[in-house]
Amino acid sequence: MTFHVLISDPLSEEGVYPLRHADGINIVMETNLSEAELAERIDGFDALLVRSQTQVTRELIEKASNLKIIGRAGVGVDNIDLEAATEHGIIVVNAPDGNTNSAAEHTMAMLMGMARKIPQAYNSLKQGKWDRKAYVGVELKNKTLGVVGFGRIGQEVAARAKGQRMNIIAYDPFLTAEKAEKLGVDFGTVEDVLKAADFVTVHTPLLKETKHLINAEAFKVMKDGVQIINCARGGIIDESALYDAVKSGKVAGAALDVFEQEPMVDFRLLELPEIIATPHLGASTFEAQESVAVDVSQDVVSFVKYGTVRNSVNLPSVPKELMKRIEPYFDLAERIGTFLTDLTGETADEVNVYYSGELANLEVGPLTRNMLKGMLKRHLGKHVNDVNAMYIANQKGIHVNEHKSTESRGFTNLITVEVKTQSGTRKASGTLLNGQGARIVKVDDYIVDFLPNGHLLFIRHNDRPGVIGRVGTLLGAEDINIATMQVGRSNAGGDAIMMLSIDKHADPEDLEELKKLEEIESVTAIDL
Ligand SMILES: NC(=O)C1=CN([C@@H]2O[C@H](COP(=O)(O)OP(=O)(O)OC[C@H]3O[C@@H](n4cnc5c(N)ncnc54)[C@H](O)[C@@H]3O)[C@@H](O)[C@H]2O)C=CC1
Ligand SMILES: O=C(O)C(=O)COP(=O)(O)O
Repeated sequence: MTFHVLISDPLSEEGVYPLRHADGINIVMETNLSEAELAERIDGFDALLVRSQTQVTRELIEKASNLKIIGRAGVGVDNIDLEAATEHGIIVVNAPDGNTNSAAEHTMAMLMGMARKIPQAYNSLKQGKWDRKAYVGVELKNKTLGVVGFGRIGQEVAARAKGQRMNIIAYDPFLTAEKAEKLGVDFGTVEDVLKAADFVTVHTPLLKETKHLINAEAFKVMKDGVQIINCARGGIIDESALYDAVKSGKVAGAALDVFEQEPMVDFRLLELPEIIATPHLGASTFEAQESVAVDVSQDVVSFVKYGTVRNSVNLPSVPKELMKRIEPYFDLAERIGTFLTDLTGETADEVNVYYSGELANLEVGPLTRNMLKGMLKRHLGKHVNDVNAMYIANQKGIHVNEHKSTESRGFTNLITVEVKTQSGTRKASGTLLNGQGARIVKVDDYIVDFLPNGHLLFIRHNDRPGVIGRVGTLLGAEDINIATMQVGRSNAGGDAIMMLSIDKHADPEDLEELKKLEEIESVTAIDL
């Protein structure tokens, strides 16, 4: 089957080489579509590759019934509705470090251009004026650069600014005293940074928390004559507060690569001679563009071939080594989930997943997601996958807890899932038997041993002589052949279970007579 990829923003041709050369992938590059045209086009595509321009909205995602993966050839994913993508089981990948260097270099270019008024001087010169007095700048040496957001780009900028003999003070929620010391920077709160800085540069993503992080209040805290740079995202700086702060003389200069609205429609900021700007060029180098396009292309190819990706934004990436160890359990976990859903016939309020043995030493989140996928797909169909299983469970108010114990309980590895529903608690345990594949080895408190696949019947009954024969006869009368049968009981003559694997699906009417037997308490058909 062909996997259809739509590229809706300009991507480096060299960068999409891995996609062009993969089997079974069809690429359509249409980079001039309006929002409405893209919404018309999107259905039928399996993947969408974008940069910052395409707005991947909830409305678009809802129209994309085949979409499985969105690739962002760059870092910021604020143009993608991540919640909608996750809800629809669409994996979102980005290229987290392919443009770090270019963005950092662009920030330095803006810092130096601003400090020495290079764009303004060039403009004046172009107009035939030789004006040396109007363009006196300031040195960077011994000045303090305040870096808000000390991730990949913020740190690269700091390293370069140190080369200019600047002092650095940074703020990032993940920056510790130890790390700051190692990197040779001071650190403090946002306020400390804003107070101390002669130049402020922001390098956070655009999030609810960072929207208008630099606002009128923040400008008040800054030194008079401060200069400010935004090569991260439009909206981190409140543009209207910036306009006022420049107008009032509080801010002596600003260098902007990104804007609240892109492409820019309101050019008011650029009427102020203190402000220099570029049209979102931070990542626009040949090197960065090739690198980010290669990264997302490789992830799409890997997704098509192996169902795994490296740089997911909405699904925790699983390291290769870990994947090798837990992947054999994916199917078992999913089957236990489906088994329990059929067995209870109800939605769970709470799910407890117990990992024991060797699994207890590993990151088991991917297994829990597969188990939930199995559990939820009965009612929600195939749109439940690893990406959205946990999200959907949370949305439905199902509390999911993981527990680990290295105690092996007689098995090298054991996954026990316990579901709490309105009518009680049920559980099932499964393992992988060396060389023999998956087995369910316990249902509720009964020891069993059956393959979790095909058509099964789970019967609760009272342990009486002849009941097994009567069950066999009644199923035979419905032309249902029993392939295997397991019986378990609490004590002689007490509660008991039968676990049957049968050769075909049993319809409810096939089981009516069986349910009427005096010894039978319940019969549940399960299809795995
Ligand atoms: N102009 C351009 O063309 C480019 C712009 N960017 C922008 O730069 C941003 C940063 O990129 P990277 O450094 O690669 O990302 P990163 O994820 O490595 O760093 C972002 C840092 O911001 C910090 N942060 C989050 N909330 C914060 C807050 N409230 N206050 C202070 N720090 C906070 C995070 O802890 C993280 O360390 C991207 O999200 C993107 O929007 C990235 C590449 C090119
Ligand atoms: O990577 C990022 O976050 C960027 O802002 C780069 O944007 P672009 O791909 O050049 O539209």
